[in-house]
Amino acid sequence: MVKGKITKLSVSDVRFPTSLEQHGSDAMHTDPDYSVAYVVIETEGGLKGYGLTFTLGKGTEIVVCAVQALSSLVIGKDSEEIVNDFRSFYRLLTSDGQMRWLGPEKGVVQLAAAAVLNAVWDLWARAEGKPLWKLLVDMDPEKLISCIDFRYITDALTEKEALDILRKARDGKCKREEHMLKEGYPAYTTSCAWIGYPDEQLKQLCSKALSEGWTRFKVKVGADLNDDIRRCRLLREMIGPDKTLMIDANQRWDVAEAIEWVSRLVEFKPLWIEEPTSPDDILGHAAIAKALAPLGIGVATGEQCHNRVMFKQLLQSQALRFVQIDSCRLGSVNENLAVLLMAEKFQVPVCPHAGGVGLCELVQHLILFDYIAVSGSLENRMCEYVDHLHEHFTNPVVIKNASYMPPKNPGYSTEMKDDSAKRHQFPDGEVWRELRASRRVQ
Ligand SMILES: C[C@H](O)[C@@H](O)CC(=O)C(=O)O
Ligand SMILES: [Mg+2]
Repeated sequence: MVKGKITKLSVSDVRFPTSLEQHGSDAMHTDPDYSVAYVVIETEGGLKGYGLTFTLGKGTEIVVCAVQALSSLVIGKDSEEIVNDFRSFYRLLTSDGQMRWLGPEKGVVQLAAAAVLNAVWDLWARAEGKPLWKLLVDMDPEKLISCIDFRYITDALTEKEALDILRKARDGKCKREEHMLKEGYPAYTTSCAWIGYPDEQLKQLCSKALSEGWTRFKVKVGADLNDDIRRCRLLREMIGPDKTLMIDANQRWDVAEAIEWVSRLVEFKPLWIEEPTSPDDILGHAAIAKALAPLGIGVATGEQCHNRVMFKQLLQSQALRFVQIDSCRLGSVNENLAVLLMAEKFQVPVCPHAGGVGLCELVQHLILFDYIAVSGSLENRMCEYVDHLHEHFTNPVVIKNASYMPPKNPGYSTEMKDDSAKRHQFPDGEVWRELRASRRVQ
């Protein structure tokens, strides 16, 4: 059982110089330095919880500041009381009468809330001696529901409907858990085709991925149509007609432009176009979804969908065919639970976003829970995987046969190696000092 007051909260700015090699690059984020605002909380009994939210380098210090601003709402709180009424604690962090003016429930404050809440979930799972996915799977439906803030979504999903979904999914749960422990959760890879990778690198990474058994691939598009045609052709030829290809534009286009551009890529049979336009444009996504449906291409979005209300509207307006939850963009597990349940109600498959540092580690827990205890289905479902920076975590993801193997250690897989966090601290960690000294960064 988790118990004791939270006595400490520390937060640091940890950055990895991924832009030097164009890892993670896309049409809009051409030089990301995968980074985190990294939170450590501690109870009076000495138990620690680790949390993070993902950023792209510059501005991480602002998220750190927002976490510091939230810390007075956390320090001194009793951890048992928090998890006994997690909904209220979620509200406290996201609806503070003064802080909410900075959001509400969006942007930097929501990222900060996610980092803090992720640390609390990690603490809870550690205290129970279970990996987070198992903590969720074993939890009573009533208790799970008590973690969710239903404000603003009851027109789409009531508490009663959510409870019914969870109760119904009890059937076959044990079998599905066994299945996951044996086979893992199916994944796709984005690591072969970041937009800044030259064709040679793309080819080499794709043939390595094929030899490792990957069958689903995502390519970055949206900067230049001729490049997209060339890169999609290259990948499709390498993977053959039967393997799955997805494309991701990271919000590059206007609505009409998206429809026109994607129509030019139809011969490569992409399963989905991801983030074709502004993440806030719900009706725009709906228009694109409608126009592309006859071509067999679905719309996927979510990595910058900042809260459950946006997901609700995307679902209500049939604007997406794949829900891409993000463990650090939404308000932690609490808000992700709401979205998983809404997706189930609307019968839209969840295919989580994981392109970033730490995102694979976290989101695997949520998708395992989704399969075992909510959707019970693997149809049209897969979780993103990127092959970067796992070595900095104490419990890195384990991939076998292109599937995520369920984590076994207690917690949310959020803890970074001390040495990694220290060396990559921005701006004074050793890695950054050396990069500045050698003039590789300014
Ligand atoms: C900047 C990130 O790497 C982004 O491109 C990730 C992404 O869109 C994805 O993984 O999908
Ligand atoms: Mg994406």
